[in-house]
Amino acid sequence: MRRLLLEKWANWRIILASASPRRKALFEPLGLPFEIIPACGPEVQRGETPETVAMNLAEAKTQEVAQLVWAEGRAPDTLVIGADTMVVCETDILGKPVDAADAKRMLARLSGHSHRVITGVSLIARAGDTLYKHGFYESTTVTFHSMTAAEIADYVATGEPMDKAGAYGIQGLGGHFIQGINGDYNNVVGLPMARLHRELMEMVVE
Ligand SMILES: Cc1cn([C@H]2C[C@H](O)[C@@H](COP(=O)(O)OP(=O)(O)OP(=O)(O)O)O2)c(=O)[nH]c1=O
Repeated sequence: MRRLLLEKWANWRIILASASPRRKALFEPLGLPFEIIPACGPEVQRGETPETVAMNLAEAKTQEVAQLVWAEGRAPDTLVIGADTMVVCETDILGKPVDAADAKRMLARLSGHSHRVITGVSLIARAGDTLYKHGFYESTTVTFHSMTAAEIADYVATGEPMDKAGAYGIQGLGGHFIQGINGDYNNVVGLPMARLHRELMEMVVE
């Protein structure tokens, strides 16, 4: 299965438009050689629903990096992959906390309830003068145990929540508060690998 993917993308330069160490670690097992060029533009939320907001944010990242790469001049066939992960509690979008108080507020909202984690993914490929764009999202439902204020404060003091959407990391200590999940675990960590693998196999680029 991995060999098929390697054959399909063998002659492409592949760029992961992400500064997230989690996304790098999730992408590596695919076996495709890739570079990292993070997008650094501001994250501006646009869209009618959380799903479209996540996909638009992901596309803004791939567009930024794709333009940078193509401005270098005659580039080989290039695929740029970007993603954005957000926590959606009822209808509110929770991004990364701005400070410890914000992290505590977010965790108090998640405590004892279910929420969705949505990762939007954007793929932009360019071969010669032809551009291919594809976007999708994956949603996973996560249910938290009830947490006391002291537990929340203790967790926030570890620093783990500060660079993560919804102020927790399922892959770290945050996982100890989770009662159950429904959907793709990797999607919560930042990249829905099962779906991405299939989309990369199916993407028409010729
Ligand atoms: C919910 C959750 C999020 N996260 C992380 C994944 C993302 O890195 C981060 C959400 O922020 P994003 O804005 O999606 O990504 P990023 O800024 O970290 O990286 P980049 O834009 O350069 O790709 O939260 C976890 O690591 N574990 C979790 O359980």
